[in-house]
This record gives sequence, C-alpha cells and structure tokens, in this order.
Amino acid sequence: MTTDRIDKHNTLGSDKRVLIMTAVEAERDTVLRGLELGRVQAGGASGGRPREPLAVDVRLAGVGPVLAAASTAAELAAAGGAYGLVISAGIGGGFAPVAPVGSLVVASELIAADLGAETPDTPNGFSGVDELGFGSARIPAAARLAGRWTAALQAAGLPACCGPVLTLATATGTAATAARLAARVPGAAAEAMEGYGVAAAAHRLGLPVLEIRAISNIVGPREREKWKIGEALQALTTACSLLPEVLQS
Ligand SMILES: O=C(O)c1cccc(C(=O)CC[C@H]2O[C@@H](n3cnc4c(=O)[nH]cnc43)[C@H](O)[C@@H]2O)c1
Repeated sequence: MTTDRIDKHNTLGSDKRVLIMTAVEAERDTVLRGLELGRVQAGGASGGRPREPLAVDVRLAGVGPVLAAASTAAELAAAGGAYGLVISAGIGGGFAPVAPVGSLVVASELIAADLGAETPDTPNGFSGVDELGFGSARIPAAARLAGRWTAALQAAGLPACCGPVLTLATATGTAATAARLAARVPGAAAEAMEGYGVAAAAHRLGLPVLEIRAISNIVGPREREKWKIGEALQALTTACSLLPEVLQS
C-alpha cells in the first residue's frame, strides 16, 4: 500500500512532490536552508547526470501530535494527490547512549508511545493500543529510504543511526519516565512530539513516511537551558542538504 508512489528502485516518482512538516518556524527555516544548500552543491558537482530539482514543500505542523496530524491532513487534502512522500523533521531528544546530542536519528518506526492505558497490573504499568485491540501505535517508515538517508549521513561523516522514534504529547522531563519509555520500546532512539501525527495523516492516504530528528538534548530530567539547539539545527541543515541525493539517486 505504501509503495505506489515510490518506484521499484525506491526513488520518488518524477511527478510527485515531497511534503516536509516541522513543528516550529526555526525548524522550517533550517530545512529550507538545507534543501537550498543541497541544490547549490548538486549544481556545483562535476560529472554524473544532472538531476531535476526535487519538488519539496516545507510546512508548519505546530507542536504536538494532534496539531501535526490536523495540519498534515489539511496540507495533503489541499494538494489533491500531488505528494508522494511525507517527512516529519525537526529537533528531538535522544535516548542515551543510542543518540547523543548533535547526532541524527532517522526513524525506522514512528511510535505513539503514550497512546494506550495505564494498567497497574502489568509489568510496565502500561498497555498500548495494539495490546488493547484499538489499532496500532506504530507506523513503519519507508524502510529503504530511511536506510539510504542514514547511510548518506554516515558517509558524510555525521553521527547518525536508524531506530524507533517515539512521539509524545508530553515531552519527557524525568529519568523515571525516560527509563519507562526505553523499557516499553526496546531500541528507542529518539523522542519528539509530532512524528506519529504526521505519519497518521500520511498513512490514511497510503503515503510513505519518514522522520528525522536532530538531537538537541538527552531524554531525561528537563534542563531546557542546556539544550544544544544550534548544534542540532546545524546537523539538520546538513541532513536536508542530502535529501535530493537520497530520494533521486
Ligand atoms: O528556541 C529555539 O530557538 C528553538 C529552535 C528550534 C526548535 C525549538 C523547539 O523548541 C522545538 C520544539 C520541538 O522539539 C521537539 N523536541 C525537542 N526535544 C524534545 C524532547 O526531549 N522531547 C520531546 N520533544 C522534543 C518536539 O518535537 C517539539 O515540538 C526551539
């Protein structure tokens, strides 16, 4: 169902656009800067076949999964089938030791980590909607594109990994919650607040989805003043500059 806009080589159909959703303006501007950098670099590269410019729209989702789903659904509806791929992009918290500050996480799965019920009689004290029989809190990313983006980041010398990215309506602020989430989702790499919402809107229409998070802080006790936002946005710029090569090669 998610392959019809991505051809057998896992490249984007030439008539399809890419929709990138960010929570806030600073992230949107960073993504736009990265895409522009990619364009300039591709123009300057010698040899090889010249590429068509990637048709990308970068839009604001707002903060949190609910706004993100509503905003993405509205963008997709307004575009009437023009999009072939949807990406949630921004900064995020990294789970130690998987994703240190300044690194990048490409989602393997986008997981609504707090969508379920507290169940004091279970080992984790929580049952997700999957266990409760109310659908799924997990949406897989477009696997080959996620792998290709991760490989491109690593080849460019950036610390990057591919793993589950958790979406939460409430950002984690204690070590206890961080430990609970890591136990709930083995291999958890990052958390943010929009990915699953963006993905739910895309998934409804059978569109493939990706999420990228540039790590500004470690998931755990809240120390907002220590977030390395500039470092994370710099990493996000580079990641987005590689996107045309990832999607079009
Ligand atoms: O203050 C700034 O300059 C600034 C620039 C860019 C982004 C921000 C944000 O505050 C973005 C909010 C956005 O960040 C995600 N996020 C980041 N760390 C975490 C976390 O540890 N847990 C959950 N979410 C996190 C989240 O997606 C927010 O929507 C500020």
